[in-house]
Amino acid sequence: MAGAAGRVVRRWYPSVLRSSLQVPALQLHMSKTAMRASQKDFESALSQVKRLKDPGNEVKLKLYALYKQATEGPCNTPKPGVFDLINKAKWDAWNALGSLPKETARQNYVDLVSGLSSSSDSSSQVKPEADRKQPGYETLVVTSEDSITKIMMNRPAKKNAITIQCLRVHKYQPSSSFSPTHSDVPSEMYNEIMLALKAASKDDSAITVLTGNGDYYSSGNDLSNFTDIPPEGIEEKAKSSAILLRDFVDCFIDFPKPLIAVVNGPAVGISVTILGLFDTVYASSRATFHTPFSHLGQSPEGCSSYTFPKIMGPAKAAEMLIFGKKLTAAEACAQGLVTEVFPDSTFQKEVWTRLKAYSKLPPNAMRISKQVIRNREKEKLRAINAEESRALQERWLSDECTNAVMNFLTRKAKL
Ligand SMILES: CCCCCC/C=C/C(=O)SCCNC(=O)CCNC(=O)[C@H](O)C(C)(C)COP(=O)(O)OP(=O)(O)OC[C@H]1O[C@@H](n2cnc3c(N)ncnc32)[C@H](O)[C@@H]1OP(=O)(O)O
Repeated sequence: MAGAAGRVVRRWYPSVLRSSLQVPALQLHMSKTAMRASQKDFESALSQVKRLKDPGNEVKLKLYALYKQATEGPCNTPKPGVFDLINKAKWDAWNALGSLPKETARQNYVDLVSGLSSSSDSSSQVKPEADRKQPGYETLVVTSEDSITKIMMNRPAKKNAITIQCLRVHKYQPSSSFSPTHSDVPSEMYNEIMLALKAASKDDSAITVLTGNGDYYSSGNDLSNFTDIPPEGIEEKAKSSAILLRDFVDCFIDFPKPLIAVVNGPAVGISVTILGLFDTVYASSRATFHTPFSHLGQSPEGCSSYTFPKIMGPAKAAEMLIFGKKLTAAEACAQGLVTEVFPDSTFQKEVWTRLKAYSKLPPNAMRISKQVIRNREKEKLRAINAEESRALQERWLSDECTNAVMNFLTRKAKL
């Protein structure tokens, strides 16, 4: 360990600094499991740091201070004299960490190195997406890397509109152990998202992300879903769509790991309403949030009739859900629907740096925290989901809805 730290410093610091960085092996005071995980991350950060470009003196001092705090605890050496400038700067940085616990310092060190790695030359180490892509999905690109499973809606030419499974044989069964393979997966997006969530809930990733490919996050329900009427008639179509909708939203209610929406562009309809079931929502400054249900002769879904008033208050929720007011990313953030907005030019870089750091947190602790936050609402959310789905089943049979959809499909109307 001391050698690793020494090598880091040799690249950056003049010889006068080296001696003070030859530190003893880690002394950790945590449970065995946590200790193993954390020490491994820390050791990998120590070797990663050697490959970094010079990050500048300020960052080097931060790394030094966190390293000392993580390995020795609070600053315990006499303050260097005023003319010993370098050692005084180092002492000041370490001393400024006060009584920060060793394990927090270790985690901060790992986070800092992770942020530096991805913002320096990490692009050369990233495998092309095609190599990491999980097979079996036609409307999604699903990848797993860095303990993050990313589910990307992939119909950019159709603004990632979400299609229904209609003619295929296989259908998602909430209680089945069905998992996707190349040959038997249905191609439509509602089902594929459910399958991808189900697989992500069981894989070894720590967090799961939903995002969109192209300029849109998603334009919501694909309105051509309404044109595929089975021989049994339109009532049967409305009924099976309501069941599909309820199953789809239940998957989000029940998802056991931290679920993050990376909203890369405008979001419409159901892609907005389910955001209330996510744990974190990051938005590009270009994103907008639009729920034009009345315009479409429809009513809210995705548990938004409950989550939106809770998140933003009934008055703001009514403006969105009844009157279809479109929010900018900044407005959605101010109203609590969005966690944080990033400038579009740096959106991907900033968000993924943040998520990579979060994905290194202990996964079981994150799961339990989510359970504690969400579990007591689950039954209520399921009941609300069922009620919203029933209301929509009727709406889909109304003239108001039929006319609105026909107007879009015959190019007479657009949002
Ligand atoms: C199991 C069923 C559950 C249902 C749950 C209930 C869900 C409700 C909702 O989600 S309501 C929201 C429905 N969405 C919309 O009403 C959006 C409709 N689309 C638009 O108004 C516009 O396309 C736009 C504003 C999103 C983008 O406009 P623009 O930038 O001018 O692009 P284009 O219109 O040219 O779009 C390109 C291409 O994509 C097709 N497309 C876009 N969105 C949808 C959609 N939601 N459904 C079907 N197709 C869509 C559009 O037709 C164009 O296709 P083309 O190139 O002409 O083939």
